[in-house]
Amino acid sequence: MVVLAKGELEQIALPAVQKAAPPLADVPEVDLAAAASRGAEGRAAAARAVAAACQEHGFFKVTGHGVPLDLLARVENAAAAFFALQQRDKESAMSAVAPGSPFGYASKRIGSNGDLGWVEYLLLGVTAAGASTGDHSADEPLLPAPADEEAVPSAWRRCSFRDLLNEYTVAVRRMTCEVLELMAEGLGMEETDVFARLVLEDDSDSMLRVNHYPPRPELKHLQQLHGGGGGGGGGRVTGFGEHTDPQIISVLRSNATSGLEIALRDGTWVSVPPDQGSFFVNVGDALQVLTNGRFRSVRHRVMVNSVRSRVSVIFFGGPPPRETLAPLPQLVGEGGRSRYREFTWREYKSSAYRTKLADNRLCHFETTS
Ligand SMILES: O=C(O)CCC(=O)C(=O)O
Ligand SMILES: [Fe+2]
Repeated sequence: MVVLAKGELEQIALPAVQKAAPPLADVPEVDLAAAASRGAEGRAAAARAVAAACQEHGFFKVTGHGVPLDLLARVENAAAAFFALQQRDKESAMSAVAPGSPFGYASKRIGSNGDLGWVEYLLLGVTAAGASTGDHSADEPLLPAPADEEAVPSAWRRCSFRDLLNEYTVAVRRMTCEVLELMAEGLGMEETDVFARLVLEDDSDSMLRVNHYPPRPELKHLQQLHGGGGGGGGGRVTGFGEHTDPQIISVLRSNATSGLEIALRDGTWVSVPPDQGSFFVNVGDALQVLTNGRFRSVRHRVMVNSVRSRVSVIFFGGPPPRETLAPLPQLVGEGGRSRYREFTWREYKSSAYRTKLADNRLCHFETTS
């Protein structure tokens, strides 16, 4: 359960003027299996479609991805079982995480600068071996059994969430790299692994986030706060406030509950119809830089507008901290303008650490002339 203290609910509710859900998005789709089965021409067409989607929206859907559907269902069930545990068990399951670490279990606090959402989540670092809190050796259980065995649902007792998330991460990272190769091909890059290799390094800064958005809270108080009209039936509550993802790429899978919304180029919001058999891909800030702004990192948010819980799992593919990022010369072109100065991923992260969720983090790295 996400529990809100007095005053916090007001921070996650949108004003009554924004109470209507936006129209449905027409999300571009890329079928990886079809691309693979149709020879060089099929692959080139898929690469063009990926690049077009990244330029226009920074967002698209992947079907024919090859990640077994039963693995997706098992991860979803295990996540639901974890979030159904008692609060103290969820917290103690991650108690080995070092204080101040961004990893582990958290409820409603997103980042360390006061952002709140109607969400609870697990954030795990991804090493070459799979998903971990970054504080355990590979042999130690990532999520030890809660102290009170009686309180643990049987589904949770039977499976090892850690092993499952590792299996999931390995499969999704593989598919992510296929997508990154298509992106490079779509941009006409000779080195088609120019993006994928950054995510495959031993010290790549990748992460896995498992989000749980319980059904929205009672909105009686908000009706008064925002001048009425919202009410218990129609008000909108933020699960995850608007932002762009910092890394190169994010690959998201959710259950069948809606909530994800993306901003189009003109700033209007559209709602993404959920599809539990597919993955959604976001272009991240780092890829916007590498492509000199040809691909755009998509602004997105999650609204808790359903009576059902939403569970999502997101793989964030990031470069190693030491990696220097700058627009690729082939994409700047001779005599062209580089829109971003060179910086390391470590530098970007420490700058981003001081920002609020909705801030534009890339403006600090833009060139002026
Ligand atoms: O949970 C979702 O559907 C999206 C969450 C998100 O944007 C994030 O974790 O960065
Ligand atoms: Fe995100």
